[in-house]
Amino acid sequence: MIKDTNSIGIVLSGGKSSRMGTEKGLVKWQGKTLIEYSVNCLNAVCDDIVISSNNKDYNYLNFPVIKDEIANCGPIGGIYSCMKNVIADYYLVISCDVPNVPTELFKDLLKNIGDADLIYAVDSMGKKQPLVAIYKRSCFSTIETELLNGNYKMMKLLEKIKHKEYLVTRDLKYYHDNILSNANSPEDLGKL
Ligand SMILES: Nc1nc2c(ncn2[C@@H]2O[C@H](COP(=O)(O)OP(=O)(O)OP(=O)(O)O)[C@@H](O)[C@H]2O)c(=O)[nH]1
Repeated sequence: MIKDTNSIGIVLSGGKSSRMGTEKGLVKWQGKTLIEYSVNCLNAVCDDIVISSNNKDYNYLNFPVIKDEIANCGPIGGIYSCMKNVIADYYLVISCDVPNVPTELFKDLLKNIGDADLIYAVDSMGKKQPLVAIYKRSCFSTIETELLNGNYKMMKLLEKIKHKEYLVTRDLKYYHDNILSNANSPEDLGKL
């Protein structure tokens, strides 16, 4: 168990990177590894950061690397394992492949979460982005129950949590066409 904090950043990097063909978070883009953009995005808005991964190569970042406690259940398994190992009120979650997400977006998520247990970004096409999101401690037991029952589908799980959506529109002063775009493959990197 890591020390108690009010807010913890979870940088998800425990996927298979099959489309990228090499460990996605460690791919260089514009001078930095992809995961460094995600770490930098959260660093200014949370008390501490953990990396959710089974890969020791992330130790170079000097943040705790937390392994998945239940294998093969996707990003929600990573979120669960970090919530289990670190007690905090707020968990700011970002995947390792969205280098254009600005810190301001997380500030807005924090401002808008209110009495919901979860707030996540929704892109201008209406696509839900539960990996650019804030989860409160209060949804841990729901996540745990669902995972222990073998329900790993992120979108289904969202329905069970009292949530809010935050629409990322052109009106936001920090808007960028690729603000929420993720890089799954080498081709995607060229489009960011
Ligand atoms: N901790 C953890 N993170 C995961 C897991 N699966 C995916 N992620 C992370 O969740 C985010 C979105 O996942 P995907 O885009 O599907 O990444 P991926 O599984 O590595 O990629 P593909 O193998 O190409 O599907 C990325 O930051 C992944 O590293 C998992 O099982 N555990």
